[in-house]
Amino acid sequence: TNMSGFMHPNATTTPHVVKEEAMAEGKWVKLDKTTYIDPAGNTRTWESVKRTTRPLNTEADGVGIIAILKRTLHKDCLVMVKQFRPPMGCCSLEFPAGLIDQGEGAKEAAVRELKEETGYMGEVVGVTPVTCLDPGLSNCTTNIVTVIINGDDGENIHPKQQLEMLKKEKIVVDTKVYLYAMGMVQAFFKPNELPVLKQ
Ligand SMILES: Nc1nc(=O)[nH]c2c1ncn2[C@H]1C[C@H](O)[C@@H](COP(=O)(O)OP(=O)(O)O)O1
Repeated sequence: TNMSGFMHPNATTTPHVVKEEAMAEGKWVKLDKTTYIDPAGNTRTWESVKRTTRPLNTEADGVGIIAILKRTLHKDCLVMVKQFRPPMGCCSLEFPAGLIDQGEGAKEAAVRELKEETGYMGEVVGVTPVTCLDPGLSNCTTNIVTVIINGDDGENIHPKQQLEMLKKEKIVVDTKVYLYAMGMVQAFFKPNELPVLKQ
């Protein structure tokens, strides 16, 4: 900034949000117009989607669950869910996930959502820091919680999910699932190389 208070457009500054104005609000999500200062010092606006449900004093909206099913004489499996997702207009293949309820922690939410969505009872073995999901669109955040399922345990022999069963149809794979799979392929087949994507 010079003496008259004018900031050169190329000057670097710490980018920050100035204000948020509600453009539209529903029960579950809202659309804000976010006014911010960009790294060059210019005042700009951004259309930001936010959930209305984030619990007070919580940084994450929800949890994603890496659920590892362990059974004697079986290879370990990752448990995933297929469900109809209205915004996509089709089914998705995702890691089990869900919103954190008021007064709940990430670990409790993960155990509850895993039970609801898959019928399995699991034990939490790890929680990531808060991670963002689509930061160019939304402030939506999640903790990824790793859960071990003892598939030999009586309560996990015939798990009963509370999601509806779906017929075979078009399905879109969630980015987190796809990247996890790519990471596993990379670690297994080319642990010392950077990944190169092939069509
Ligand atoms: N964006 C949403 N629009 C809705 O109309 N309803 C929504 C939205 N997000 C969540 N929900 C509702 C639907 C469920 O009944 C509850 C809980 O969702 P949860 O199961 O925790 O999360 P997902 O499994 O990831 O849908 O909220």
